[in-house]
Amino acid sequence: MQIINLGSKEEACHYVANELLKQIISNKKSVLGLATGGTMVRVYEQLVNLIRINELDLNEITTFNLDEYIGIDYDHSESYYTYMHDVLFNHLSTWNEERIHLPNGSAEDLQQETKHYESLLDKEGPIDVQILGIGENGHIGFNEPGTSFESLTSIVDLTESTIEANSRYFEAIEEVPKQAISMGIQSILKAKRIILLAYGPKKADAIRKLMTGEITTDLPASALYNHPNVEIILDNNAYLSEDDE
Ligand SMILES: O=P(O)(O)OC[C@H]1O[C@](O)(CO)[C@@H](O)[C@@H]1O
Repeated sequence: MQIINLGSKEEACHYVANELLKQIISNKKSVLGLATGGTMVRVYEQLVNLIRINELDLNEITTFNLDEYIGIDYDHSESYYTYMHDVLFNHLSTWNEERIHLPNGSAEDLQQETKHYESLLDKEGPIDVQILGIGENGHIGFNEPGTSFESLTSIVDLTESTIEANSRYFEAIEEVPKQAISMGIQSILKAKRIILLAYGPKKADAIRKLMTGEITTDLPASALYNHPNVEIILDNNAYLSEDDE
């Protein structure tokens, strides 16, 4: 695992956007693993600009998103389907909607949907580059502390801390969904390359725990130590050196 502090949020986001760009340029049939959350908004803004400047055709690119809420419709303003279309897909005309995949949190048979999503990942994958944010409690995707490192795509219960963190996007905390479908930790680790991005002081605690090197299900992101090709991209606020404490 490489831990890289790029100083500022802008530089850190640019690094991630540029690595996605390089992947797309190197293989026009790339499979990208995408994430949502506040962290990724600036990455996608930069990626849209880079793709426009390079006039890239995305028609053969496949994408898989990590997760989707259960309990709100796919076109709800705060669904991850809406997020991805608002911040990335709707800004570029050449995406092939058939190659864009998010779990369907409104499926009638949610168990079946988890199996379907995992089998699609196996069929279309492996993911070339998977980008990840990190929850304040160390979650990756919506795999909360305690999740088995063997987990595949499944229905997950969100913790109080995640519901609280995500309530900033909803009118009231009661409206925040309490469950989601998430790619599992094992599903994430199937990717060829993983880039985790964290910036801002709220992520410093999770990053500090990650940097101890202890591999524990209490910190889902520590499962990344079991993968051979992981970069952790940080800004100064998320990377607190011992002198700062
Ligand atoms: O970027 P945020 O909003 O802090 O969220 C952290 C992570 O938690 C999630 O919301 C759950 O998957 C991710 O989308 C995100 O990477």
